[in-house]
Amino acid sequence: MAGDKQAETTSVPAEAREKHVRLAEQIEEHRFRYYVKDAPVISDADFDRLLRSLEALEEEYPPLRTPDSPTQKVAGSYETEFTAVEHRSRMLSLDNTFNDDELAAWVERIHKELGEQEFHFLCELKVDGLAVNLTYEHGRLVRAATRGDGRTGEDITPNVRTIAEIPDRLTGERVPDLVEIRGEVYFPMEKFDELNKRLTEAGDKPFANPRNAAAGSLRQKDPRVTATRPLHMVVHGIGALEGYTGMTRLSQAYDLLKTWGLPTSPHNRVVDDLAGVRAFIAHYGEHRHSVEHEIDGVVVKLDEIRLQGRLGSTARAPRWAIAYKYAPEEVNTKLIDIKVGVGRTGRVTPYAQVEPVTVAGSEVEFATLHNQEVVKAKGVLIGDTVVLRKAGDVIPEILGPVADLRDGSEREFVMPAECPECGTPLRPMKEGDIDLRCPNARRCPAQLRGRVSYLAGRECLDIEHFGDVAAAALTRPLEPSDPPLVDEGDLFDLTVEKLLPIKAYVLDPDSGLPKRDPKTGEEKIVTVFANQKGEPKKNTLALLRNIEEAKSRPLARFLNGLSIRHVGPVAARELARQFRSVDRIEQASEEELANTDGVGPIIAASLKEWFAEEWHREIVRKWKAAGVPLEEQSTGEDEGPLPLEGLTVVVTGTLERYTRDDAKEALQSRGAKVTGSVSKKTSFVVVGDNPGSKYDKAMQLKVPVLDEDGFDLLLEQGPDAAAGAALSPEE
Ligand SMILES: NC(=O)c1ccc[n+]([C@@H]2O[C@H](COP(=O)([O-])OP(=O)(O)OC[C@H]3O[C@@H](n4cnc5c(N)ncnc54)[C@H](O)[C@@H]3O)[C@@H](O)[C@H]2O)c1
Ligand SMILES: [Zn+2]
Repeated sequence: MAGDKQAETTSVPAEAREKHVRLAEQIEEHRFRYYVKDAPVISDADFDRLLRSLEALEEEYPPLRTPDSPTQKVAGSYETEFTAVEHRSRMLSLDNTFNDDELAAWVERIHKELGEQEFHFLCELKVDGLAVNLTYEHGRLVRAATRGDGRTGEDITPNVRTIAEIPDRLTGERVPDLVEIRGEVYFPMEKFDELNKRLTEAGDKPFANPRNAAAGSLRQKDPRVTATRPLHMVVHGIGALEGYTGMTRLSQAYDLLKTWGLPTSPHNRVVDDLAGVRAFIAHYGEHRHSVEHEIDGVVVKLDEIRLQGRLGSTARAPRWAIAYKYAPEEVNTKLIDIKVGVGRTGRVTPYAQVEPVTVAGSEVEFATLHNQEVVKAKGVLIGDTVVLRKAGDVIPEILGPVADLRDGSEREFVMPAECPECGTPLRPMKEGDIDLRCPNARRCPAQLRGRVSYLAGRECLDIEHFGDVAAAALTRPLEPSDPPLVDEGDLFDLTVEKLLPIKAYVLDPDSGLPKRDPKTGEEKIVTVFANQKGEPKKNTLALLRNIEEAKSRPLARFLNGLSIRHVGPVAARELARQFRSVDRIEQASEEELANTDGVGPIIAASLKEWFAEEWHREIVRKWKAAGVPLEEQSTGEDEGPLPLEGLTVVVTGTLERYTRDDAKEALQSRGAKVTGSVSKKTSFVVVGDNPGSKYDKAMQLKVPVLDEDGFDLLLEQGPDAAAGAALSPEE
């Protein structure tokens, strides 16, 4: 045998052979860290790249593709801490595709193999967790095991019994004599920080990401530890089956498993063709984060079980299924430093500066860390290699450290005692607050800069050509020494004469520090508003015109732009609608404010505090003197009540045409109240895909349920029309 192999591989250049050995060793090493230690040191994307280069090498030199190559095996091993158990039928891995062409090629192959046969695709989500095999004999859970190398796994029965979702006994009818249920155990993202916090506090190593947390939690020697971890499971396959005949479609088998009490996925969908598969992939590519677990792709399977058998499997993966992987959202990078930034409300937030990496299509250099408690909870040290996550449009965050790569040079972050921009000692606003604040609200350059850019920004006065650079230059120029904006009160008194002499550093929006010329290392300084001849730039004149024009923006936008704590766009709109002028808001009693719809006691107190400050009232005076009405402009006479006033609406599930915020906004702007839980008082429940328990509750309480079309009707024609379109509970 060994001789044969040698004879074959001698046709391969030594260089390629060595490369193969090197890559294979690296891959085995990473698999060991990933599957056995639950502590990988590289990202999945980097791992996949390694595996792909090995595959490419074997493509070029087929003799290298021996049965013991990492490309040919189901990866994973088992540790002696657990008893080894044989699976009755093998647990396979999946072949991966990373783009549409590869997917289409797979579909093409299936068509070729199956000829004229009719078939369907079952689309599932690829749950990011670890695979387990549950063996039920006569309906009783007798064993649970990890995948291991696909033939032999680790016995983790006592640990799995702690997972509430996994039934000890199957219920329902026609329970088979024996069945192996395959599924994925996962750890919910939203509980992840909490776990790392606990581990760090106990002096234990934090996990790098939720997948590792799931694997590590399940593979505990002491099942009592597993019991403290919020693990969940989703079923995604069937292994050995005895004493049951008549399963023809996998999708139907899942329906059956559900009746037996097993946690099947609500997201599965059967489609006819490649177009259907593409639509499923596109849909979840967009709604990746409205699913209850992390996903790293989609799994497409042949739904007809008989045809699955016809296509068969390789040693590593079935031919009747394929994984389509989404772009990775996690990368590993170095945490260079933790700095603090000061926001427009004075809140001081630590943020991470990392070695720049590309993730989800953009280069990331900074990640938020929220507050000093979060830094501690995540268990990250400055100098760590960390897992950085960028989920869709959400700002990047750090998940956890790769603790195995520490060399002792890492250091803990210490929250500064003073504001990095104005030197004022930091303190919590109120006793018990976690957040520290810079109390120098009026003059702290960071706060002023933040407030001014927010005020000029899209959500408030929407002044074009007034971005961060202008805000920084106007509030803290290098020259002249008196800034044109001492605070936002001066906004409408800006003139071309005041703008022309301004010179400023170009500031980094994240750190607030001056950017440096990469060549000279000098801080970059610009004349912001004048050209080389000392005349106003074109944008400067446009800016002044835009500021003038902004005076007539609706009152709500001004209220939002004042950066009053807790007064965001929604509260601002309510205040504008019900009080109609800044003066009336100032004059209202705290009680009156607190009793206003959409306002409440916290906002009321915050408003009172704000108006108590002399320089705040001065802002209002100055704006009025400059000709800003600060009153609702429309007469309000023939407005009447809003069309949805008095209604309480709950929105649940994923809508196609509205984000959650859009739906909320559309309802609130028409006067409806939007709440989070369904009760008898709820007027309507709007449901999208995967509505979950709120839908059941609505049905139970016989609250009218609207689908997306019904929702459109509600917005366009009002509650009576919508009631006619409601889905009735009997359906
Ligand atoms: N970072 C590292 O060092 C490292 C090392 C080894 C492996 N990995 C990662 O582990 C993964 C490779 O693991 P793999 O070989 O198990 O392959 P895989 O994860 O790509 O696919 C197979 C597995 O997908 C799971 N799965 C999830 N949802 C499923 C569904 N609906 N239907 C069927 N199966 C479903 C099953 O557990 C199955 O075993 C890759 O993502 C790889 O990057 C990372
Ligand atoms: Zn400050």
